[in-house]
Amino acid sequence: MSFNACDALTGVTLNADRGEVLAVIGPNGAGKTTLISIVAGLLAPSSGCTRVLGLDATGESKALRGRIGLAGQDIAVYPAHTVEENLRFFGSLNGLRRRELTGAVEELLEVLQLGDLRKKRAAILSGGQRRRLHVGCALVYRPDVVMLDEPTAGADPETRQQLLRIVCQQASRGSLVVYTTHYLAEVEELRARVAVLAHGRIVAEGTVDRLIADHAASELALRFEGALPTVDWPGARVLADTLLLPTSNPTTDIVHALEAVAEHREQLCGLEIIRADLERAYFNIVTDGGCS
Ligand SMILES: Nc1ncnc2c1ncn2[C@@H]1O[C@H](COP(=O)(O)OP(=O)(O)OP(=O)(O)O)[C@@H](O)[C@H]1O
Repeated sequence: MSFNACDALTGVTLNADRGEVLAVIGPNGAGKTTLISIVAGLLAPSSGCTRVLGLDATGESKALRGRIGLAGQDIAVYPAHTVEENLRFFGSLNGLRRRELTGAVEELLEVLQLGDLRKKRAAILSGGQRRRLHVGCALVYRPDVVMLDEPTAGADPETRQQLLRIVCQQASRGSLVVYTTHYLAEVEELRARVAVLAHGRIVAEGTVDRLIADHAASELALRFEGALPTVDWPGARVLADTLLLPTSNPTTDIVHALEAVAEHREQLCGLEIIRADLERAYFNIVTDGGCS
């Protein structure tokens, strides 16, 4: 995908199935929103094709209407309409009628904890409340594919938990959820399959566990008072007053680490296991281009 001869996405191939959460992560400008916009049929790729539910996302976008729910990065609700009117509008626009529409709206008002605000105009909602409504408008017609571009940006911890619960619920009902975020703890919590984008390319893909196993090591952090000992330990590094020792088996290696610094035991004032996590793997992936 090119904008004014600059490539925003190059050679991206991604497959995802209904019932799963695919988290697309990557630095600012990596191409996440561009990718989502192409899948949603809002942008036509300069070359290649995108098939969604067996249909061409660009050429057959009309047939896909109502089957794809998109909550983009910018909040798009009608400020002069109430919370309930917004949900009803997006539901009916995408084919829901009467009982089905009422059922879907009531369910979302409850799940999104917007019930008490149903008669309030969207204009007077707080930022987090408005974001919940924005996500609700993409879900109300129960689409098969749900795309959420940074749905938790600016949300408080409670709102974030609600939104994560909804994402899991959508996937368990059989929708494919494509989710972008800069909060990697959310991706771990969702146990999502992950695609890491950098400079418009997929540089890593897999489950959270796979990415951590392939791209991050746990470390033993040994903090000293005074001079740090020199140890014979592959990949050992120093950070201020702390010696960091990579390990694939922290509980066993603690014993070896203590043996390695035995002569400096008196100066040892702290020992901590820093577990490998997605954030660590992510940094390694985006700084070395995905090579483990
Ligand atoms: N309409 C456009 N015209 C020109 N360039 C664009 C346009 N939309 C996006 N780009 C460029 O494409 C690249 C990818 O942008 P995109 O918004 O997809 O990134 P992103 O990964 O979603 O970033 P962020 O995390 O900051 O939201 C950027 O370099 C951006 O400047």
